[in-house]
Amino acid sequence: MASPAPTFKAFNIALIQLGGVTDNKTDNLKHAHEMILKAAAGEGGSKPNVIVLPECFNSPYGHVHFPNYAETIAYMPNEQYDMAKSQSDSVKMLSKAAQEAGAWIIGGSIPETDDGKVYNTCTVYSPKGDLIAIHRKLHLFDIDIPGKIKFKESETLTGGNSLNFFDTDFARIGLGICYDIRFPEMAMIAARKGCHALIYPGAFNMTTGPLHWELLQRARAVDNQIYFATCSPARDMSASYHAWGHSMIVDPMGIILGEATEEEAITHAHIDPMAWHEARKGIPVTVQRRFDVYPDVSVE
Ligand SMILES: NC(=O)CCC(=O)C(=O)O
Repeated sequence: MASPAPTFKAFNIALIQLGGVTDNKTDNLKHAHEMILKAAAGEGGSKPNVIVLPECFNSPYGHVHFPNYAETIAYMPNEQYDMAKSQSDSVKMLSKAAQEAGAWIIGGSIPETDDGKVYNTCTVYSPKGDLIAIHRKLHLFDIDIPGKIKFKESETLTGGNSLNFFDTDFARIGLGICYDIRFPEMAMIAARKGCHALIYPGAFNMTTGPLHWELLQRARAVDNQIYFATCSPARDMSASYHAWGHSMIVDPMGIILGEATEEEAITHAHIDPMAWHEARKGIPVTVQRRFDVYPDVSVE
């Protein structure tokens, strides 16, 4: 059983659609750090409580790159993470940036190595800089649409094996990464465990992006009457993978509160608990489910 969720209070979010990711990790971390501080200063919006980075923000996106860029994080759930002993440059940068920003950071994702395996991992930091949660992408992006796109993360990556959320003093936030959005059970379980918002760093492509990126987010938001946000890299036509961009935040009625184009941008939005309460009061599906006919997939 999940512990009771915190009371949902208003908060501000900033999605950093990061551009200029190169094959130089040091440069990528420096640029991400600068952009976090820009977002934290409220550039283009309000000062955020939560700052989000894209999937694979410290390395080019591609299965051949993941093992070369992978870092050891050594996070143990339910144990205090010792930042002084961290071997991960990305984790150390994000921890420092969270303290400087005075905000929660959902650190997109980075390739992580553990026990000879490589994962696509999202790390989360409190405003004090503590690493308080991770999510390893559960569903690997293995697709083959002839003539359009073929991608096989499982060539080098292993899928995670847990569903993950974390509590702040204003909301319970669930985590996923990109392709995870296609598996509605994951979002459904998170929502029924009390998540008010789901945040998925992601990098859809030029074939499925125009068709499914917005559709899936709005569907997950409306199905579960929650806020749903994604954060993509900016599109770089000189890279081997062309990200769709369009980082987005959707409210529980499916209304898009903010959306980037394909360029580098910081998208701000205000998350209002009233919209969450009103959606659930007006369309009371959360109390109309027929668990006498079909099972509640969120029950452990
Ligand atoms: N990085 C990803 O998981 C991409 C997922 C994607 O593009 C899709 O269509 O799904």
